[in-house]
Amino acid sequence: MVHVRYPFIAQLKTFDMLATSTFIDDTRIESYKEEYVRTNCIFLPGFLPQAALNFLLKKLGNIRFQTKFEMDDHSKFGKLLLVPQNDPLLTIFQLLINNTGLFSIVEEITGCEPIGNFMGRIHRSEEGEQHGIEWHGDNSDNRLLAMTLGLGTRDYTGGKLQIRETGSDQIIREFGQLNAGDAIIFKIAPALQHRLTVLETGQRTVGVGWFRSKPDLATFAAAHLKPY
Ligand SMILES: O=C(O)CCC(=O)C(=O)O
Ligand SMILES: [Fe+2]
Repeated sequence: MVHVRYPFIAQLKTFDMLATSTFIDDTRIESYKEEYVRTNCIFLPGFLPQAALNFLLKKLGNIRFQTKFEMDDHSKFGKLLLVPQNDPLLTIFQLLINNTGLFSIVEEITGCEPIGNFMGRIHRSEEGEQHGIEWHGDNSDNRLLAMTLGLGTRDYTGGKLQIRETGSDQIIREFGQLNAGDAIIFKIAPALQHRLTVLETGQRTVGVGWFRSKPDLATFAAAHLKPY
C-alpha cells in the first residue's frame, strides 16, 4: 500500500469539508440565477465555511508573498503580490473549490457548460504599491467563470473589482471591501472585461481562479493537486 502525504489534509478532513460541502445555499438558487442573468455575476456572502476560512487565514499568516506583474505579450497590465506557486496552501485552496457538488450548483445557476476543474491562486494588494490590474478578459485556457474569494481580515479602500462590457464605459457591477469568506463568481466571455482598481489604503487579500471546461477533474488533479 502506498501512503501519500497531504500534511494539511488530515486537519481539513476533520471539518468534513472535502467533496461533501457545496458552499452555496440551494434554497437561494432562483435568486442567484436572476442575479446572474441581470449582472453576469453573483455575490455569495459567507461562501466559505468558518472552519475552512480560519484554517486558510492561519496558514496565510506565515506566507511570504512575491511581487508578480501581469503581462500581455510584452506589456505590463497589473502588479500584485502572489502566494508562491509551489506553496501547499494553493493545493488546499484548489482542493476546496474542486468539488463536483459545487460545480453542479454553479452550472445550474449560470447555465455554463460542464465544469471540469478550478485552477486558482492567492494574491494581495497593498497600499502605496500601485497594486491592481487593468481591464482584461481572462479569455483563455477554457475558462468559463472566474471567482474572487475574500481571504483578508483588513479593511481597505480602492481595490474594487469592476465588470463592464468590452470597450464600454459603463460599469455593470463593482465590489469594494470584501469580507473574509465572501465570494464573487462572474462570467468570462469575449463580450466582458473586468479590472481590479489600485489599492488606496489598507490591504486586500483574495483567492482568485477560474472554473474551466477542460481538462476533466481527474486529469487536472493528477497534474496540479499532487501530494507533496
Ligand atoms: O482580485 C480580483 O478580484 C480579480 C483579479 C483578476 O482579475 C485576475 O487575477 O485575473
Ligand atoms: Fe481577471
